Amino acid sequence: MVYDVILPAAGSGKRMGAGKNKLFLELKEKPILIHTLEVFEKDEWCRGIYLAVKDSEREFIQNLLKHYHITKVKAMPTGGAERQYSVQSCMKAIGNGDIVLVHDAARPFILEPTIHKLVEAAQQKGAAIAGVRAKDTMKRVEEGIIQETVDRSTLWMIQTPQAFRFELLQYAENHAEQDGFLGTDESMLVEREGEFVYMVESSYENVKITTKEDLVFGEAILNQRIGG
Ligand SMILES: Nc1ccn([C@@H]2O[C@H](COP(=O)(O)OP(=O)(O)OP(=O)(O)O)[C@@H](O)[C@H]2O)c(=O)n1
Ligand SMILES: C[C@](O)(CO)[C@H](O)COP(=O)(O)O
Repeated sequence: MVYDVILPAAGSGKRMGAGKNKLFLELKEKPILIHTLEVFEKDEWCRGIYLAVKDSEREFIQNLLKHYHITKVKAMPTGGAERQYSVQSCMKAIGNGDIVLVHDAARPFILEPTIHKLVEAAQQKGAAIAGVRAKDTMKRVEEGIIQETVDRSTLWMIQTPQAFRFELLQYAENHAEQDGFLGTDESMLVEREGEFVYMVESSYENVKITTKEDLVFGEAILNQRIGG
């Protein structure tokens, strides 16, 4: 099996509040971005990596790639003001293909078996995304007041990777662009076309490094995986 992966890396890291792109922060003395890239560099199914970057960070990232011997990056298009636009600029850079994965550069702990399950599911069914079952009691709240307790048994917390047949995602993105529709993930764009998107159960370790607490969690995951 073969796939191309899009890694949106052009965010600002506002919620991290580090004063720079959070992907350059280090876990175990290695930038978060490199931890993520290494997963795909090592995966034999991965043909090419497409990294959406800010123009002002391109040179710095190029130097990181050289330093850490990352060889599979095929293009680094300029990201957009929203994550969805960053992904779109990578789709344009790929042009055409079979299976494409979208994965937040800020999720460095994704495991290869999950990636492979997603690729196989997308190949067979068109679209598949990673997620985990909701663990807490879930309530819908408006203006600080509980409206209802939602049945947790059908709720999943959605992550990336999200895997698609290339043409399906391309069509859904173009249509969303025409309609001015902005989603928080790619699945939303495909869902609104009436297509089935399948769930692949992932791991609670596949966190998106978003706030300072996630760095502590991230170090703990790495300590457990590689010792330290
Ligand atoms: N315009 C954007 C926004 C986000 N991203 C990327 O999308 C992923 C998930 O986004 P998020 O965690 O929200 O990252 P930031 O936008 O950096 O964080 P914040 O929302 O706190 O500013 C990250 O790898 C981020 O770099 C991107 O490529 N382009
Ligand atoms: C795509 C995503 O990682 C799924 O959880 C998430 O939606 C990214 O969203 P954010 O709003 O940028 O944190």
